[in-house]
Amino acid sequence: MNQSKEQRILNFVLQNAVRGDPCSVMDTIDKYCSQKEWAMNVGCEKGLILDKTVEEIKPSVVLELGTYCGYSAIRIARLLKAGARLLTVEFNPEFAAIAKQMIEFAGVQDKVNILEGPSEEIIPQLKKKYEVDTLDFVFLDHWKDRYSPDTILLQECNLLRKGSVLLADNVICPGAPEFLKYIRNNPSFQCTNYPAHLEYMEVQDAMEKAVFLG
Ligand SMILES: Nc1ncnc2c1ncn2CCCCCNC(=O)c1cc(-c2ccc(F)cc2)cc(O)c1O
Ligand SMILES: [Mg+2]
Repeated sequence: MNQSKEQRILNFVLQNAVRGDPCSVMDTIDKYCSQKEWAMNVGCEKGLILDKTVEEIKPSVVLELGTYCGYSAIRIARLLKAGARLLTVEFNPEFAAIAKQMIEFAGVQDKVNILEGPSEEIIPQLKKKYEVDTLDFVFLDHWKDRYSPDTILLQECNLLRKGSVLLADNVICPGAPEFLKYIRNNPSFQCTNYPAHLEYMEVQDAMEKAVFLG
């Protein structure tokens, strides 16, 4: 049976990137997805906004919702200090399997834990099953209509602390209007919008940063 697009992306990385070099893996994915087949990686333009946010926070515990092929997990993990860890949640088992191989090839597997399942099931397990106290940074990149219910769930599960930072991808394209309405009208969050382009396209997108004020 013929390969999936995600398998083709992984094969291109395995054949063209440098094992153990996260930047080489990111660049190779960006090259494939800008020249051969579009895919929903955060990409290099929005990736720089993600990098700057991670470098500013220097987080110890990071949650990513929506792993896909592992591009942003590698992007985040390469910047984490010794002992810091990234928990990344992926709903689709095929994507999770691709991401596992991509993350291992990049050499950041010791910092990353891929949790398979829907975010609404995993989030309530983070404290007891995954020994999380609170989250320093959350990258939202999964179903866009899950952004606001999952932000509420994170608060209900006491996973946010004063200063926890959320960064949401795609608030313009495909769009997360309900999330923007919720977070910008909520006095517990300080929001900043970062206009950018949709990955590999000349289409307007943006990321939204929201700092939890406690
Ligand atoms: N743990 C969990 N819980 C719930 N859902 C979960 C999940 N883990 C995964 N998913 C399931 C979501 C997987 C995909 C999410 N991302 C997207 O849907 C996405 C789409 C575009 C896009 C833009 C323009 C277009 F024309 C077409 C597509 C761009 C992006 O950067 C995107 O991140
Ligand atoms: Mg995205």
